[in-house]
Amino acid sequence: MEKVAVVTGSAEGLGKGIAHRLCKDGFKVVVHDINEPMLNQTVKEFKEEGFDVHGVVGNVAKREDQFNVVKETVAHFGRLDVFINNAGVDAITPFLQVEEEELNRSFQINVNGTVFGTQAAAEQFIKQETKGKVINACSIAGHESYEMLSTYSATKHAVRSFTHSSAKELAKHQITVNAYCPGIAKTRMWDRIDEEMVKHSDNLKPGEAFEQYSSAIALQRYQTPEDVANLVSFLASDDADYITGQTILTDGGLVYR
Ligand SMILES: NC(=O)c1ccc[n+]([C@@H]2O[C@H](COP(=O)([O-])OP(=O)(O)OC[C@H]3O[C@@H](n4cnc5c(N)ncnc54)[C@H](O)[C@@H]3O)[C@@H](O)[C@H]2O)c1
Repeated sequence: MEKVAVVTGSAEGLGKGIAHRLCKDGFKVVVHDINEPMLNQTVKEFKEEGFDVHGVVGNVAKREDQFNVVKETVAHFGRLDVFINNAGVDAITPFLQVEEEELNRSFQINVNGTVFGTQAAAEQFIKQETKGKVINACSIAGHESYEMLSTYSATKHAVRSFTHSSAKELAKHQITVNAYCPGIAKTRMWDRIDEEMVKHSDNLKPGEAFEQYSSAIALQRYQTPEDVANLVSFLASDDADYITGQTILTDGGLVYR
């Protein structure tokens, strides 16, 4: 039987890479995003490659949208096996200038979204009476706290904590919860981080913040969506059945835990 996965925020970036890899692994995949035109484009591309995918628009910050993506997945593919809480947003601001709006938006998407997604997926796994896997997007910023990224780092620390506690509570249902913690991947998220860091710096030129961060990577290259997808593919597979509550770094040698 083919397994079914949902990847939130998968119209582009790391989520798209993860969704593509899971399709290649033989999953039926629900591609999900808040950006409808980009979502439609990605679904079209994947279908042209012959993959069995279905697009669902949604905002992870809304609890009803997260339950809806699970409902639509089951209506379309008949079941759910893996739910990937990938969607997330960055925030780059000097600490003294962090405002309520940034805190609320970042926590609503990165943290509340992960909680609601996990609840919706777990409810379905329990109803199905099957094992299930929840896989969260954490970050090196869930292990270290970075300058200019205080809000973002706080949200990813919260994701790490929810990964631990939900894993403990859901284990009795044979539901595992793990997280992938990427380092410096060249997606549109890092384009924005670089732009904002340069804006707030006296001596950085465009591209230099990204270069500075990347130059610390032991393996001497920045990360690709494929690097991240390699780990997620494993975490989504039966080979990871005995792993739960882990937040695994995939960063080329940057943060050591
Ligand atoms: N790029 C990196 O270096 C890096 C490093 C560590 C962790 N991460 C994490 O990986 C995940 C993916 O990052 P990325 O670099 O691909 O980001 P990205 O900005 O390139 O892509 C994010 C995708 O999520 C979608 N999205 C945003 N808000 C949403 C919402 N409220 N509901 C549904 N979809 C939404 C966007 O439309 C976009 O398609 C994020 O959780 C991010 O924090 C990224």
